Amino acid sequence: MESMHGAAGKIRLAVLEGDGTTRELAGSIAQAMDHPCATPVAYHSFEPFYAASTQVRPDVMIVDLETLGQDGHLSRLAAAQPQAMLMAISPRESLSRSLAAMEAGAHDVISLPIDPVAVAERIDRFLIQNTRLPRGESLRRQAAPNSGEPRDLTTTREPFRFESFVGGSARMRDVYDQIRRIAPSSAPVFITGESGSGKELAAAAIHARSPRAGAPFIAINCAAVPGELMESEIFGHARGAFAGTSESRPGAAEAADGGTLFLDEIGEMDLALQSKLLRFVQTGTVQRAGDTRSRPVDVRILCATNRDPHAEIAVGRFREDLFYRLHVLPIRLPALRDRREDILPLAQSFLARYAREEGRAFSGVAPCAGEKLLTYDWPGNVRQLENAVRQAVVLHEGDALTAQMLPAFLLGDGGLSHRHEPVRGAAAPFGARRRGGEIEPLWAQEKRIIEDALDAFDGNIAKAAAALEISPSTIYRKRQSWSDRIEGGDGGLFTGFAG
Ligand SMILES: Nc1ncnc2c1ncn2[C@@H]1O[C@H](COP(=O)(O)OP(=O)(O)OP(=O)(O)O)[C@@H](O)[C@H]1O
Repeated sequence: MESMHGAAGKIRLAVLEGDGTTRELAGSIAQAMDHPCATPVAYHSFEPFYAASTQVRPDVMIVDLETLGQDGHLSRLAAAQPQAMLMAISPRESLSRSLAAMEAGAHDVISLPIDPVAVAERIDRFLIQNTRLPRGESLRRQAAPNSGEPRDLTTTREPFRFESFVGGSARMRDVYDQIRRIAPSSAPVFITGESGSGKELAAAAIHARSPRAGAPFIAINCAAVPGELMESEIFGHARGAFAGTSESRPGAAEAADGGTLFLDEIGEMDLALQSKLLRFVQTGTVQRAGDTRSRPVDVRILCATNRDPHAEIAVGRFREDLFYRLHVLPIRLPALRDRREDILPLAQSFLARYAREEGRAFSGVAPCAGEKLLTYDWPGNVRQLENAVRQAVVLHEGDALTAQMLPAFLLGDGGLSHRHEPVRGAAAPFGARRRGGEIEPLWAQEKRIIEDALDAFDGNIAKAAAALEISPSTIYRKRQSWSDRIEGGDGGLFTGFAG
């Protein structure tokens, strides 16, 4: 493996500056980076930059597309310096230009004006997230599992990564390509996919790759907060708008000004609030609850749902006019069972992460465990896989993750019969369980099922409700009724639950 680091392990940065960029750009970026940088080299024309790069073998190249001139120069640079992260500077935000630069080999495209701190953050993130291998070698290693090479499941192989995603299946590479393409635009993005398939990661990746990366990314889960509070969460409220509000407060839309607002579980938003959101999307202004003043904000809206939006429109739960305003750039996250080649790289990466966090020695997945993971259907997708690996790491010790360490739901009949299992995660089977010879009452069975679902989603009510195909308010109501039943109804809401 070729080292990407220069002398004394410092990052070598080479910049081809342009008219719109300042002379001090290279130095400012180097200073703002977390990774230690050698003194950067900066040029103002292509040929000397190209010649110097051949000598220096930079780790990061930032090139101004105008100064670069001919189209072929970018691909020439990419081919000559496969070890380097290649970032292109475009004079203005342009989707087609960004696409062309990516196709020529750029890893990232930024537009003027340049914020050296934001650029430094993107380089640091890239250096952390990428395999640090030369491009050609990285691709060869990714291809290896399908190329006839014997699979050694217990060996840690560097997985393919894109932003926070792990997994190099063809279906996910299509998703990464779509993210790269749509990130530079300001148009709304509508992300669909089953629960746990990575919709929020996709939203974060779009923001991180967009020209808004230096501004806030605000995520709101539309199912997590009761309807009447959601308006104030998103749009804020004026002083005295509700009982007990002594201060005026901005909402998420204002907090995201200049950046990105991610509305997760948009299908859960009530119709009155959908009208207000439509007005916001149409006018680009927000009106805090109880306020008469409209305030202009510049946010890019991303939203996600695990429901079928067309079915929601058909039954009148989702406004069609709002849908078409938001559904400008669609992305669909594939279910994990439709990209099984990602299962082991994901499991390896979760194993490494949780072994580190828990101080365990695990270094790989044994073939017996790999077999179980590969043949299960993963109705809860990557989240369920993550939880299964995490549970095994917390409860066991060893060098390799073996089948015996896996949660019980994986050890049954190979798992393929678990297709459409309604509860995600290590849920207990359904059925009228006996307790001391008696049939368990319905409320207690319901409680167990809902608690299993909450466990599987780390206490997240919205996600557990989506998996159970009930509304979050049903869970709130049921919990109230159990606490009334168990504690004689002291009025204390939701005790003993996270989220
Ligand atoms: N490809 C991936 N690589 C690494 N981690 C992933 C990947 N996909 C999902 N995850 C992880 O799985 C969990 C669920 O992902 P995420 O929250 O993005 O899913 P989601 O589709 O938004 O789920 P929901 O619809 O329930 O909100 C998170 O912990 C996330 O980090």
